[in-house]
Amino acid sequence: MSNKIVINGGRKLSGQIKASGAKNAVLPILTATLLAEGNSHIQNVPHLHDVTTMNELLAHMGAELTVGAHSDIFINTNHLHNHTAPYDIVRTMRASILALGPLLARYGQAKVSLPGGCQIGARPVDLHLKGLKAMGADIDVSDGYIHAHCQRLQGARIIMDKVTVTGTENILMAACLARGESLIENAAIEPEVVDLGRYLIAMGAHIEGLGSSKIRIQGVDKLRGVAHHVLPDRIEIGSFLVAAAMTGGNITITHTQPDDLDAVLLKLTEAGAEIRTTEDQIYLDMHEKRPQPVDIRTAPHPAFPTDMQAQFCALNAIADGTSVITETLFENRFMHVDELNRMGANIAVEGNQAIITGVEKLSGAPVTATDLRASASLVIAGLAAQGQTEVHDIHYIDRGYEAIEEKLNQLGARIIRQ
Ligand SMILES: CC(=O)N[C@H]1[C@@H](OP(=O)(O)OP(=O)(O)OC[C@H]2O[C@@H](n3ccc(=O)[nH]c3=O)[C@H](O)[C@@H]2O)O[C@H](CO)[C@@H](O)[C@@H]1O
Ligand SMILES: C=C(OP(=O)(O)O)C(=O)O
Repeated sequence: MSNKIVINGGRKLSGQIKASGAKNAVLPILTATLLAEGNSHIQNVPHLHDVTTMNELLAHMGAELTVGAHSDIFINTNHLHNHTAPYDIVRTMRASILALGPLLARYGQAKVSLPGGCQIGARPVDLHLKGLKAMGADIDVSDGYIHAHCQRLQGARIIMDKVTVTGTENILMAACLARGESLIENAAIEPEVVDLGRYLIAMGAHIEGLGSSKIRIQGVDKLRGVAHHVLPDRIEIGSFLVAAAMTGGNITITHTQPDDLDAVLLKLTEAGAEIRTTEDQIYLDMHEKRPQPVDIRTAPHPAFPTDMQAQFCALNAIADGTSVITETLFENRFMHVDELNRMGANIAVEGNQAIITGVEKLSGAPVTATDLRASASLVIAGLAAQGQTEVHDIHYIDRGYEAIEEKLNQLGARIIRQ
């Protein structure tokens, strides 16, 4: 498979594209189908490598999947023959840990490989396990696997030590089929958690407080398969907006939920972009200006998302002045910096901060992607750079961006995969 993207940069992006469904919503929603009796129909499913991996994981357990013709999947999990998420699948996609809560809640047993560390940081799952133990699960970690058993889970009050997105999702899914009431405090309020919660409610779950840090769940005996339309991908949308801003361009993105991007849109405005929104569209015009530098501190929603940090490093790299980006969630999420510097950027990393002195222009260069958002930042930098950029190990980008070359070419970019 081709593993390199070649970009001829320096062209202003302009035009209209449609946002895809969100990776970080569709993955938990696919695991939530493990809770459902009958057929589930998931719509607005993006064509992503992670979705294929999740489908493989569900099929490995015995789920019956039919991929529809309109970005949709029909799933029936009534006849699982095993409850294992093997290492080979989990190591390529951490979201596989989301199978744990649903398997325990519906089948009383799960064997899920420990996700382990990945490039952006250690990413432990201790809080997932602590929450499930509080609900009565018997959990043993050995041979690299989480072995979990329970009779029926019991509702519990769980105060999360840290705000964790997939931790909240795992416990939320488990609590839906537990006996009695659960309360998750210091819960994550990311839009993707809310989308999962809405799906669970449609399935028959009793949940209050979605989108707040206190989620109350009354367990029910059964959940049924239903249809659900996955929410738009705010990180994909944000990435395209940054690309347009860096090239001085103007674009419209349709099928969005603009409110989910408040922190990102504010930073783009601070960088000098004109932003207009309607109920479901976002319009950005940079009026061919060079970006102003913007300081950023990543934090849980509604603050600035860590998944947009690398893209704003690229934007600040060509800004008219100096900026500081502080990464508070993941300890090793500046791997794009060395590669951006190969393109002429002037970025120094000190601890969890990147100090960025804007340069007038980046120049095309061969660079290597190290993770999903690092690869997005390099592609975006390549679009704004003078000359040709080759981004190697580009396969990471397919984890989270549907048809990225097609969408960028539609906006006037010159980008091909080789
Ligand atoms: C599939 C998915 O939705 N991935 C997103 C999810 O990842 P993910 O859910 O893995 O990230 P978390 O929200 O759990 O991580 C937040 C912080 O909590 C720590 N932590 C987390 C769990 C735990 O048991 N113990 C612990 O210490 C993590 O190391 C990190 O420092 O949220 C991240 C933060 O918005 C995003 O970057 C990822 O794109
Ligand atoms: C870190 C990310 O994803 P994951 O949690 O799936 O690795 C991301 O989407 O930027």
